[in-house]
Amino acid sequence: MTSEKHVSVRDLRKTYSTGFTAVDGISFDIERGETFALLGPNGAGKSTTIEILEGYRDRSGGEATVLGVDPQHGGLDWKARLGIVLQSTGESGNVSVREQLSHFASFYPNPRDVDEVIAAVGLTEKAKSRIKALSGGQRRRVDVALGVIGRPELLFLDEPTTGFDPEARHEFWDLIRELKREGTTILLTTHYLDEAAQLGDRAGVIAGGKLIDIGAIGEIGGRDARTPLVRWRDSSGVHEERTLEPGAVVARLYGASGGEPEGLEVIRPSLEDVYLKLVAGHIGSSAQSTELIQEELA
Ligand SMILES: Nc1ncnc2c1ncn2[C@@H]1O[C@H](COP(=O)(O)OP(=O)(O)OP(=O)(O)O)[C@@H](O)[C@H]1O
Repeated sequence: MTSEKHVSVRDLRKTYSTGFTAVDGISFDIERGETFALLGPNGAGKSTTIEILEGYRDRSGGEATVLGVDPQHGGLDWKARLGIVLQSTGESGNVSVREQLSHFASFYPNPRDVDEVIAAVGLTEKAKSRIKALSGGQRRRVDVALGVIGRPELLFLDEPTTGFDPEARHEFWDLIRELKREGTTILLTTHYLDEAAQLGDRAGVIAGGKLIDIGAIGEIGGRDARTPLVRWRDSSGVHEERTLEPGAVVARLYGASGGEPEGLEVIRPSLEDVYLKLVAGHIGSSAQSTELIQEELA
C-alpha cells in the first residue's frame, strides 16, 4: 500500500495575542487509516494544535496540510470530509437527539444512518429526549455521534470520553475500532492512557508546546523505560531485577529455589508509567509547564 499523509505538520507554532507561545515548533505526520494519539499534560498545547488542524485557529508559523489542504484555506468540501469532536460540549439545545443528528446528517453528501449512529453511541433509549435534558456523559455521546455522522475520512477527537462511565468508554472504544476497520484516520487527544494504548497506532507526547517523543504506542519512551521488572521474595526480603529477558530470570529463580518463587511478579511498564516518566523528565523547561505537570502528577 502506498502511504498517503492525511495530516502533515512541520515546525508548527502558535503564539496567542497575550504573547504566550502554546505550540513551539512541532512536526508530525499521520498516515491515512492511522490512529494517532496526541498526549500531554494540561496546557501542553494539544487543543491548540488540533484547532489549527481543524481550521478553527490560525497558526503563527510553520506548515500544516490536512487531507491535502492548508487548513487556513479549507472550504466547505474539505470540511465535509472531517469529523470533529471538540473538547467542550456545545450541544445543549431544545431539540431531540434524533432531530439534531438528522439535521447535521443533511449537511453531508454521504451520511451514516442516524439510528445506527444513535445505537452505536448507546443513546437509542434517549433518541427522542431533548439534548438539554441529558446528563453530561450522554451529551458527550451526542458530540461523538455528531462527529461521526458525516462518515468522515479524518476524525478529530479532543478528549472524547470525558464524563463517560466505564461501560460507555468501552462501547466508545468498540465504535472507534469499527471506524478504524472502515479506514477512518483518527487524531485523538486523551488523558486516559489506557484509551490511547487501546486505540492508538502511534502517539506523540507534547509538553510545554514541544514534541518530546513520538513513535509506535508500544515503543514510546524508548527501550529502557519499557524494560520489564521481575519482583520476588525470599527469606532475606523483596528483590527486583530489571531485565529484557524476564523468562530467563524466572527460570533461574526456579532453578535456584526448586519451585515457585514467593510473590513472583513480572511487571511490564504500561503506557501510563512510561508517559509519567517522560513528562516528569521534562519538568524544568519552564516555570509554567512545571507547575502544570506537577498538578497532573499529584
Ligand atoms: N485563546 C487563548 N489565549 C491565550 N492563551 C491560550 C488561549 N487558548 C489556550 N491558551 C493557552 O495555551 C496553552 C495551551 O492550551 P491548550 O488548550 O492547547 O492545551 P491542552 O494541551 O489542550 O490542555 P488540556 O489538556 O488542559 O486540554 C495553555 O497554557 C493555555 O492557557
